[in-house]
Amino acid sequence: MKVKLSAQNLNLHYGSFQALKEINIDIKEKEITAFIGPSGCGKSTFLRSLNRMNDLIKGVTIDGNVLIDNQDIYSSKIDVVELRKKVGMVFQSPNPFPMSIYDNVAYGPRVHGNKNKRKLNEIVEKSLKQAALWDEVKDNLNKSALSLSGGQQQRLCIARVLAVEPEVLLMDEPTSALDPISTLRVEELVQKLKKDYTIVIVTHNMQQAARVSDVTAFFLTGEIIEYDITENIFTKPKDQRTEDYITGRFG
Ligand SMILES: Nc1ncnc2c1ncn2[C@@H]1O[C@H](COP(=O)(O)OP(=O)(O)OP(=O)(O)O)[C@@H](O)[C@H]1O
Repeated sequence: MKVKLSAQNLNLHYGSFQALKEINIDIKEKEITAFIGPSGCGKSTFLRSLNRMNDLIKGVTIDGNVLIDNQDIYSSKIDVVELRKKVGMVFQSPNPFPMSIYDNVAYGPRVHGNKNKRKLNEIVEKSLKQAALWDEVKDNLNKSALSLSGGQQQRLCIARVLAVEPEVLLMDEPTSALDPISTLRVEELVQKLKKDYTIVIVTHNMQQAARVSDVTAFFLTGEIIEYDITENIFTKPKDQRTEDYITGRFG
C-alpha cells in the first residue's frame, strides 16, 4: 500500500515545552491508523500537525517534516486552505454549525466557490449517504442541525468534511461524547469509509482501536514507542511499556 502521509524527525514545542519528540511514521493510503496512549502524550498534537491546525496556536514551533504524497506540508509553497480540504478533521464533540442540516453540508463546497444549486443538492445527498445519515434526515434537510441527536450530529460533521472531497480524514476521539449505540454506528461508518479514504483516529478506547484499525501507534510522553499492525500491538507488543498500557497497568 502506498504511503500517504509521513512524518520524519518531527519535533514540536509549545513555547519551551516539547510535546513531540523525533516522530517518525509512515501512514499508508486507505488504511485506518489508530493513535493510542495516556492523556497528554501528544496524540492530538500530532494529529493536528498533519493538517497544520497547530499553526493556529501561538508559540508553537515545529522542526522536521510532514509529507503528504511526498510533498512537504510545511513548505511555503503549500496553500493551507487546500491542505485542510485534502486533510479533513472531525473533532471530539460534534460541532455542527447553528444552521440547517443542508447548509452544514453545503457550507464547505460553497466556501470553495460552488454555487450551483443542483450540484450542491447532489453533493449534500452523496455526503449524507456516505456518512450513513441520509435515510434519517432526507425529509428534514431544512431542520436545524442542533435538533439532531449527538450521534447524528457527529455523522453530520463527518458528512460536512466529506462534502469537500478530502483524501485523508483525521478523527480526534470522534466517539468520546457518544452513547454506545451511536459509537458502534460511527465505528461501522469509519470502516466503510476506509475503502475511499486514509483515516487516522485518536482514541482512548482500546477496544475501539482493536475493533476498527489496521495499524496502531502507541504514544508516550511525546514519543511513538511502538507502531505495528493492530493485532500485534494488542496480542504481542514488543515493548514492555506498550504491554503495560494495553493491559491497563497505567494511563
Ligand atoms: N495549546 C497548548 N499550549 C501548551 N501546551 C499544550 C497545548 N496543547 C497541548 N499541550 C500540552 O502538550 C502535551 C500533549 O497534549 P495533547 O493534547 O497532544 O495530548 P493527548 O495525548 O492528545 O491527550 P488527551 O488524550 O488527554 O487528549 C500535554 O502536556 C499538553 O498539556
